[in-house]
Amino acid sequence: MPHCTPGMKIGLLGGSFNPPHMGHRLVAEMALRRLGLQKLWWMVTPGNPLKDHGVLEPLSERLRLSRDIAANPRISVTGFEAAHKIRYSADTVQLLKVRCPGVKFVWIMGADSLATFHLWQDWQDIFTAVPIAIIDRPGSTLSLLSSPAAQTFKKFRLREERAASLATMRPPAWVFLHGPRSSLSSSAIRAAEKS
Ligand SMILES: Nc1ncnc2c1ncn2[C@@H]1O[C@H](COP(=O)(O)OP(=O)(O)OP(=O)(O)O)[C@@H](O)[C@H]1O
Ligand SMILES: O=C(O)c1ccc[n+]([C@@H]2O[C@H](COP(=O)([O-])O)[C@@H](O)[C@H]2O)c1
Repeated sequence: MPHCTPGMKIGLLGGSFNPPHMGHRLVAEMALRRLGLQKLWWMVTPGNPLKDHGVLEPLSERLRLSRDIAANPRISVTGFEAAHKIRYSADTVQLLKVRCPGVKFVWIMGADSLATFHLWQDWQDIFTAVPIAIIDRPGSTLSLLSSPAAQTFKKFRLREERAASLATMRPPAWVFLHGPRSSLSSSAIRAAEKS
């Protein structure tokens, strides 16, 4: 697990990164800047519980490629979930709250993840454990209005211009960030490599 000290504001960007791409870096850098974070942990998962693992490259390879793409001293690429045998993000968040007391974590994800967030294990516990920032993504902007998770926690949404205060807010609190968007996706890259 990367280093942390009480009071730090740290973003958590979990993903399969199969493979990582510049869209991930755009998301990471936008989160660092707009949320006023000191660090962002790029957490390469041993395997998304909702995805087919048949096409998943080994963790070591996804970590190596992620370090090449992230290329930013404020971004720490880590595979600690595998070392702790964690499958679910709710467990990641709980572990971090115990291991890193006083750290202000923010969960970061793309708008496509918001659309299916209500299918994640103990998803409401994630909302009540840490503030959440959602980054707009082509094709998924409407998840802001339509997703069951956004609907359930509607009254806890922060106005975008207040994003810099999200990390210090008591959860539930979430923000949807618009800005420069990337239409890159790992699945499109995999499909292009196959053809
Ligand atoms: N272009 C993008 N714009 C915004 N968010 C993105 C983008 N690409 C990935 N993300 C977000 O980054 C996180 C990790 O994404 P992931 O590793 O699954 O990549 P992906 O491109 O979505 O992969 P796939 O196409 O296989 O589903 C998720 O929260 C996802 O929503
Ligand atoms: O905890 C869950 O139930 C859960 C369900 C789907 C995805 N996740 C996590 O969400 C992050 C993004 O996954 P992915 O495959 O869309 O990049 C990654 O950290 C996954 O472990 C977690």
